Amino acid sequence: MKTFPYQADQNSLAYSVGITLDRYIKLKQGDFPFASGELSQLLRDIALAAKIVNRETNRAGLSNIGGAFGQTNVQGEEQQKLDVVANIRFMRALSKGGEVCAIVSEEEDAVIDLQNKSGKYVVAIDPLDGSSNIDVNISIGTIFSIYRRKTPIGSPITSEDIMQPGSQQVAAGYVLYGSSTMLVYTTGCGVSGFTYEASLGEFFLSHPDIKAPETGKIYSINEGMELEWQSGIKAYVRDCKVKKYQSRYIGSLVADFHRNLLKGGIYLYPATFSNPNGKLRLLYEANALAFIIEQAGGKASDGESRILDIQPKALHQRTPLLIGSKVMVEAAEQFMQKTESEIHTFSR
Ligand SMILES: O=P(O)(O)OC[C@H]1O[C@](O)(COP(=O)(O)O)[C@@H](O)[C@@H]1O
Ligand SMILES: [Mg+2]
Ligand SMILES: [Mg+2]
Repeated sequence: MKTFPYQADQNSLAYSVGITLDRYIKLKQGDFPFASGELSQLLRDIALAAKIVNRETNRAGLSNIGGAFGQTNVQGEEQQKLDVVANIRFMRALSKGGEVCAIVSEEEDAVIDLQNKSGKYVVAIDPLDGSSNIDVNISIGTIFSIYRRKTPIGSPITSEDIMQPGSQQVAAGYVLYGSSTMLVYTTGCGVSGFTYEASLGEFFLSHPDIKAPETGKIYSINEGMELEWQSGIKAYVRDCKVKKYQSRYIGSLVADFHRNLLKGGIYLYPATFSNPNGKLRLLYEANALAFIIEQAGGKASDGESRILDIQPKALHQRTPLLIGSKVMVEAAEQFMQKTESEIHTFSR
């Protein structure tokens, strides 16, 4: 009697393309002997909200949720209606799910304390990433970081629970609403990607155990800011051009990151004279992607320090970000550490 190949080995089942996200989460829970299922449930809650936001993004042009919301967020940025819709959808899923005690969101000035006496986890989230691309049908995303609270369950939330360095993340991921919708995440045991099959309402494993190529030929940076870059960044980008690397910049962090994760490349959003700390936010943009890229064998820094080692001091603090293939990020760091005169000698 022939047996179906996959039955043979439970462990390989987890990596067989086509397995559903729910089943994969259940199987991977086995990797954590003390797991009690709360984190698994939280990941499922996030996936559910992602399906709803996916539906909203797909029909943004048809419904009246395109365009500006008419308010600015704590960053002083004009909120898009979809920023607000996505924020509400994730807030609802995270609070109803019951596993979360506090949320940090790009769209909320302060920490959302869910007053949940049994909630073990803190979530930092960028509900809608790439807002400038919403109305022009270009890929956008969601970014999330998950931490275990530090103070005893049921006690008041303190800054100790919120201001944790990225190295304390227990899970992180992003959703990419693009030509296909994908969810990519890590719990510290590698990175896997799932593609959404809307007709079945399921995410299926499509990219098991993603590894970032050691190096690549793609660099992603907003060249419109060149006049504001420090000389090390100018020299690095010039070196990329000398080496005939491809310039690719979508303007949605999740989409630029995802491409470079799969193909090899570097994304840079450096400090500029007008934004001395760069533009991207440490708690709900940089930390999550840094955890993923390191789990995939790549690197993330602010040009000097490892992103995951940065101790947060403010909810919406920004950080310069160099992220992607290890060899390329190290090369960019070396250019940033070169002195003006060294750069002058180099670029002659
Ligand atoms: O327009 P710029 O300055 O190049 O900035 C683009 C960057 O800003 C962002 O849109 C910031 O994220 P939000 O859209 O979540 O605010 C990133 O996705 C993107 O990489
Ligand atoms: Mg963002
Ligand atoms: Mg955003």
